[in-house]
Amino acid sequence: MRAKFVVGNWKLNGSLSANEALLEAVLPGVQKAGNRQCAVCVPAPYLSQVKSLLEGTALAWGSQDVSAHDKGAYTGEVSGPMLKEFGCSLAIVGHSERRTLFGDTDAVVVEKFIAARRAGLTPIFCVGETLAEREQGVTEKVLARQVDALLDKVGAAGVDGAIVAYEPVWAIGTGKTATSAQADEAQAFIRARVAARDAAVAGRLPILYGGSVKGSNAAELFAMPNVDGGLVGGASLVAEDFVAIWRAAVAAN
Ligand SMILES: O=C(CO)COP(=O)(O)O
Repeated sequence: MRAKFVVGNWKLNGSLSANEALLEAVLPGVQKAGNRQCAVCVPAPYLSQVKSLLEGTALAWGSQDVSAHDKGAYTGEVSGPMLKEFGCSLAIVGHSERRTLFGDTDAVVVEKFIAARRAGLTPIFCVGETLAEREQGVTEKVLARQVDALLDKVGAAGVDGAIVAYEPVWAIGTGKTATSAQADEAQAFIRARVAARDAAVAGRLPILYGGSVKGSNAAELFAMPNVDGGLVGGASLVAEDFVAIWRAAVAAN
């Protein structure tokens, strides 16, 4: 059975005191359960704090982005080897906020994916359509373009061991969750796209859903055959909500 992941994406939120209070409240609710994994992706300045609070616990941690470059004259960037030094196991790449607000193109996202793997991090490769694209009926075309950009560069073997997250942009931070059927349909499409290159890799690829995941809808989403967990924004900042989502992942299949 595929591993289920619940990954919190704190985005640009937190403070030393708020992080400590949040993690102290979350930790007792997160026990290891089979091959499921729970993690938080935090702003880079807090990695040192998070490492000291989470080392030896059941909660893993990661970054929200990674530079395509390992070192050099790239002001403001944070590299994979640096993230690794702070104990990160995961790195989100291609989040829609990076794509739309900071100009990360398909090609840049693929370079970041490759950099994450080079550093020994598990990339969480985000894809998803905007509301306009869904309304125009081009959701699958957009997903195919985003997924193929990666597969064309790294091949199916290159995504083996990575994680994909389907995050419809219209469901992020809006309170509008994709229905479990909409999520499953899109995620089945992504899996088929990978299966066209390598069915075995596609079969073991965790594909998470992101976009207004809450304690109240997680169980229904996670029951879908192609939804292998959640990438959680707002609800990851509220301990009881995040723990409820984790419990739903532990209870699923
Ligand atoms: O973007 C997301 C996670 O990466 C989803 O954010 P929300 O859960 O706040 O909708």
